[in-house]
Amino acid sequence: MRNVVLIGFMGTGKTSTGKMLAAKLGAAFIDMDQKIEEEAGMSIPDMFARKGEAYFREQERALVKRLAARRNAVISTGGGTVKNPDNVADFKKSGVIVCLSASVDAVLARTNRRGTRPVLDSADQGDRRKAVEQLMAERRELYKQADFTIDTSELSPLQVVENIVRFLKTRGVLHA
Ligand SMILES: Nc1ncnc2c1ncn2[C@@H]1O[C@H](COP(=O)(O)OP(=O)(O)O)[C@@H](O)[C@H]1O
Ligand SMILES: O=C(O)C1=C[C@@H](OP(=O)(O)O)[C@@H](O)[C@H](O)C1
Ligand SMILES: [Mg+2]
Repeated sequence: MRNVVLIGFMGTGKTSTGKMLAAKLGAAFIDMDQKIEEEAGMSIPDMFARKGEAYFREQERALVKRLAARRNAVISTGGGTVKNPDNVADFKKSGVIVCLSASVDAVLARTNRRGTRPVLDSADQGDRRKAVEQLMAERRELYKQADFTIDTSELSPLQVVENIVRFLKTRGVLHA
């Protein structure tokens, strides 16, 4: 199987849905943030605080290169992985890209725990909704590079997985 790469804004469900999808497909599951944390022995918020965002983006880039060389994996990216066009190009070559989207309200509800998403925390100058709206607008075009997009706002993670499986079958990534 070609890789199935989940992209999308923070809180759209890439990590949780990716894990369920991999289990359903019997494929390997890789969450890029978890992998970077494991390899660095440091959480993502700590990495941002101690080494800076540029350092994190370098780790992300290096990991994409390694992941694009393999197959049979469901890969959950971080919300900003698509900011580097080389990452998108590498993932396009190695698999199919599925974007998870969600409304601002859904993202706010799902990312209300401070201290876990440094990009959102630093954009948030007291108005978290505005921070989400602005970041989403900045990234909208990047997420459009996906082969398929699912609005997850009103769907359960299981329904999202079912939608992805249906799409993979129509594309011949999975046999019906
Ligand atoms: N479809 C969904 N409906 C409701 N809650 C969801 C859905 N998908 C994910 N969540 C919840 O939203 C939060 C963020 O999900 P996560 O998988 O970490 O998103 P991401 O990796 O895209 O940032 C988690 O608490 C998760 O349980
Ligand atoms: O959008 C971003 O720039 C980021 C999203 C995070 O992943 P999730 O989208 O899984 O929260 C994580 O990679 C890091 O905090 C940066
Ligand atoms: Mg995640």
